[in-house]
Amino acid sequence: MSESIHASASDAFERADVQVHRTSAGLGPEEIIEALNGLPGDGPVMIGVRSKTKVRAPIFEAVPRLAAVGAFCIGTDQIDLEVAAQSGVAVFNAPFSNTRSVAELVIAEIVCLSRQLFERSWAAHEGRWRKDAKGAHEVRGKTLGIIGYGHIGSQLSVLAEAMGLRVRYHDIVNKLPLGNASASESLDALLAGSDFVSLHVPNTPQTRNMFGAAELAKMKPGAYLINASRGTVVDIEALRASLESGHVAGAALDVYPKEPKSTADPFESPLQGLRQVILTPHIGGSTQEAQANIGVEVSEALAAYTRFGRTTGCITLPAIDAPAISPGRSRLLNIHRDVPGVLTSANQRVSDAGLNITGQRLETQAGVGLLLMDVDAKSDDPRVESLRADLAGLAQSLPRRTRLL
Ligand SMILES: NC(=O)C1=CN([C@@H]2O[C@H](COP(=O)(O)OP(=O)(O)OC[C@H]3O[C@@H](n4cnc5c(N)ncnc54)[C@H](O)[C@@H]3O)[C@@H](O)[C@H]2O)C=CC1
Ligand SMILES: O=C(O)C(=O)COP(=O)(O)O
Repeated sequence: MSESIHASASDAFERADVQVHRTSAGLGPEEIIEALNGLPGDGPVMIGVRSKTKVRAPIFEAVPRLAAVGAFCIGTDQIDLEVAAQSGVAVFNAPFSNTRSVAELVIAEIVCLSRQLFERSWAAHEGRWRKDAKGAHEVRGKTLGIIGYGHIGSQLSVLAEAMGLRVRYHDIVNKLPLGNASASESLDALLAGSDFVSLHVPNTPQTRNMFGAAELAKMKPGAYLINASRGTVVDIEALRASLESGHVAGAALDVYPKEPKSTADPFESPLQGLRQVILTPHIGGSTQEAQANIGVEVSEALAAYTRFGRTTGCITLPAIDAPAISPGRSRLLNIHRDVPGVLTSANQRVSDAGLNITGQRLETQAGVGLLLMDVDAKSDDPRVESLRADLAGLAQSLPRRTRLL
């Protein structure tokens, strides 16, 4: 596990008999490959990361033992999900645990920007008494435009309305408006009518640089921009130009196109030095509450996958809500190419082994099948190991993806 994943993650792993090795943050692909391949034994291994560590295709290829990836955060753009799915690697994240923390940070930033809090605090630190109301406003009655009305965007919407803001949102999917919020008729209308624009979209090919000079120009003069989504979404040079021209009055950024790999590395941004800009070091989800909850949520999902083959909430494998294994029985997990005949072949192997199937679940997704099979013998019965080897040897089985749980 890397990137200071919360200690709360350890309990679930302990219960599942998973040994935990912690590494420093900022590992590159070669170091990750070396660390994973250097783990003791030859059984399956997992990797736990947060938003920074890239888990790209070469890692899946170079570490055939890699069975699962835990993203101890919301975003999964740091992981090659398609390669993971096609390699039969389970990827879990924490889709909700830091939602509230991000929404609270954005609320704080809305107030800080509209009261010029950071600028006036800086002035006071420097011995200047900037007591005047110029450019300072209440947020009550102002309009907040939210782009991406998902978990965070909609949570922000509720909190913002409680403070008297009017909320409009834009999403590519039809979303249920919460409270008195309403969908904007278009992105342009949202930009033209909002005093604050807050971005809450994921990093996808469609959102990369989706907020550039044209979008900034369409914002209401004197409005503020907030980005706590991904740094790839905003064209930073265009934002700097707009801030310098005074068209955008201020901004709060938590994420950047290029972020330091670890706390030991320096941070550079073209926005440094602009006092109307709040720069935070990607801390939207960095609260004790969020990190503790994420640690539990993701480690429990990984542990349930390791122990029972449960894939509920898994991003890359078909979902099977597998229960615990009944005493006296054993469960085999097999991931295979989804082609006709796999189940027939697998069942034939069970009867060849002289075993009886006591439970069977098969789900497929995007050309990959997940088969969980319970048989009426304990895991130390030699017939079970022989069945495992037979299933692993099926032509359709993905390499190293047949396990006795
Ligand atoms: N700053 C931080 O520390 C954190 C940042 N994040 C970032 O926030 C993002 C959003 O998180 P959630 O709200 O949980 O995700 P979500 O998946 O619940 O919501 C994202 C919303 O954006 C919409 N969307 C996607 N593409 C769009 C587009 N081109 N235009 C308009 N809407 C679009 C989706 O339909 C969805 O409703 C994450 O993907 C992550 O990158 C998440 C947590 C912490
Ligand atoms: O949850 C996310 O997607 C985040 O951006 C938070 O990332 P972090 O856990 O702080 O690296």
